Amino acid sequence: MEKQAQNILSVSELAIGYGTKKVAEHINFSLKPGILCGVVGVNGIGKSTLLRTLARFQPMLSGKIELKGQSTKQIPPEKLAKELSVVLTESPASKNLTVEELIALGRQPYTNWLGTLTSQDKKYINESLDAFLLNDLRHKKCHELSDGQLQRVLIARAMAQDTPLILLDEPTTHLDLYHKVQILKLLRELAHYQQKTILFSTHEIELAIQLCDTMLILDGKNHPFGGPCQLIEQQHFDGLFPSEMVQFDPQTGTFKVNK
Ligand SMILES: Nc1ncnc2c1ncn2[C@@H]1O[C@H](COP(=O)(O)OP(=O)(O)OP(=O)(O)O)[C@@H](O)[C@H]1O
Repeated sequence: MEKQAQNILSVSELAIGYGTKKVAEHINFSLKPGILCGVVGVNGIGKSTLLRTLARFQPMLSGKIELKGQSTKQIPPEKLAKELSVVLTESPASKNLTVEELIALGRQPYTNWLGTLTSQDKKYINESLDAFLLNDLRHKKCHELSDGQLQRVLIARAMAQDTPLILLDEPTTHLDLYHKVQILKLLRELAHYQQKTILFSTHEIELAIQLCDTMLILDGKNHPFGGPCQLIEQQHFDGLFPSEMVQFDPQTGTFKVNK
């Protein structure tokens, strides 16, 4: 019998928010290796708050978050940096670095206090430059890059960090359709070919339906989770937006504007 892969991330009865302000509760899902998962939901529903909570940038209000079966509360920061990498919307303060230098920062959890790169570190950096089509840009300063190029660099840094779990907050914002698809396909390849577990928030619901293995819909109530086809069949996209404005077409997996 085939052995079931261990969950990389398990979230149960999670409540997120700020102090006494609860943003969302009863969030439940789990992710295995090699899975690309999109988190969708309307503006202000709590997508960034969820990612920040999972990354331990802010405390959870209640519930449980486990990485490979261990509560994240118990994982020391230096170990956490080898388990999860994070790409947030803020542009890096380190834009004065070259592409190669920024990606090398991904190796920080593994280097000594002098930051000396071993041949193993250099191998990861070169593989990340290759995978994200950045070889021609490796000596450019990050402030010279377009939004799409910079986004590729930030994801390449996460890849160089070589963690089983990668969290990204809106990795396709400000990109044109071609570059949105490019980024999502690169993430999908990273998940499928390198068995990374990747969780990202997005407003690109239609692209996420086409490219994700699983999706989490933050809807302010039950937060359905599952494969895109399953979520379509269960009509979970239908009530995402007010129906007098837009309607979901389950045949095509797209939203139609009511004129
Ligand atoms: N630092 C903060 N302190 C208090 N409330 C906050 C803070 N940051 C966000 N919020 C509130 O938490 C709620 C969820 O915000 P969040 O940014 O997580 O939503 P989102 O789904 O990522 O939104 P968007 O799609 O617009 O990026 C909102 O009501 C927001 O105003």
